[in-house]
Amino acid sequence: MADAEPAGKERKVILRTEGLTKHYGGVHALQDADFELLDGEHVAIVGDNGAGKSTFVRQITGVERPTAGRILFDGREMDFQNPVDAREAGIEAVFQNLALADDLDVPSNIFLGREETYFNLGPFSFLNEKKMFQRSQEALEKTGVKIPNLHNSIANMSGGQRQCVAISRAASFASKLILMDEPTAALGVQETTQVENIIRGLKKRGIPLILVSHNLRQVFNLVDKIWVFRRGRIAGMLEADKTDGNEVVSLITGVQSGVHENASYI
Ligand SMILES: Nc1ncnc2c1ncn2[C@@H]1O[C@H](COP(=O)(O)OP(=O)(O)OP(=O)(O)O)[C@@H](O)[C@H]1O
Repeated sequence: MADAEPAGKERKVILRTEGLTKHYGGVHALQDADFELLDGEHVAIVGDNGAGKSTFVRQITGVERPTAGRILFDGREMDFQNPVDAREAGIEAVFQNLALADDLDVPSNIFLGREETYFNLGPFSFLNEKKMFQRSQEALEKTGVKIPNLHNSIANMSGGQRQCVAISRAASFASKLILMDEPTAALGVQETTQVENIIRGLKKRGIPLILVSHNLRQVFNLVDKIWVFRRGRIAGMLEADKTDGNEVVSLITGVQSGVHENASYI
């Protein structure tokens, strides 16, 4: 389970969705999702293939626009037109298919789309490469990531290193929320551990996280709450320290293997 919160600290709701719905033609990928995340909280979203987990993440991060429902973030209703809008609100995302530019080095990838410039002159802008290099080093240090040569192009890095760069980028810009959709699915054991350590660091820094994962061991190790999606709907929410794998699997499959006192069925 995630580290305990400081006692007596009242936490606000940072993200709430009400009736969030996404249809692709006749496919009801997400239906009436009422979800809530407290500030500083780390939660997982689990569910079978096609349960609607990634669809949910895409609506929150502005990759797509919902068919219906409301997204309330940091006290305001949001209508993200694209991921840039979500980023500007302080929301960053890490996906399994990384949006990294293979032919660029680490600083260029970390600052992709948000390059630091000395000054702009008409159509010309002058990049402040020294500042970008320094800030990239700081971002990687903050997440405990060691990349031997930041000037190497991303194409020459391992899957784990690439994922760490993507997470460092998200962690250094996310002021209010990070979403990660299967961040370790393609990684080996050591690389997975590194990513999990970065997630623990985010918890210590108080940055809330929504983690989509099929790996229940990882989920139980990292998060406070587990939200279960089933066939496009939220099937329930369980507190990680008051439940077990059997209960979670029952909710995922919809097959009740007993009475579960700890689940809040929705
Ligand atoms: N762009 C799309 N067009 C049509 N249908 C889609 C689209 N994206 C997702 N779907 C459908 O919506 C449903 C939910 O998909 P989603 O990818 O959100 O599930 P998931 O829980 O993330 O699954 P997985 O664990 O396999 O990634 C599935 O039936 C999927 O086929």
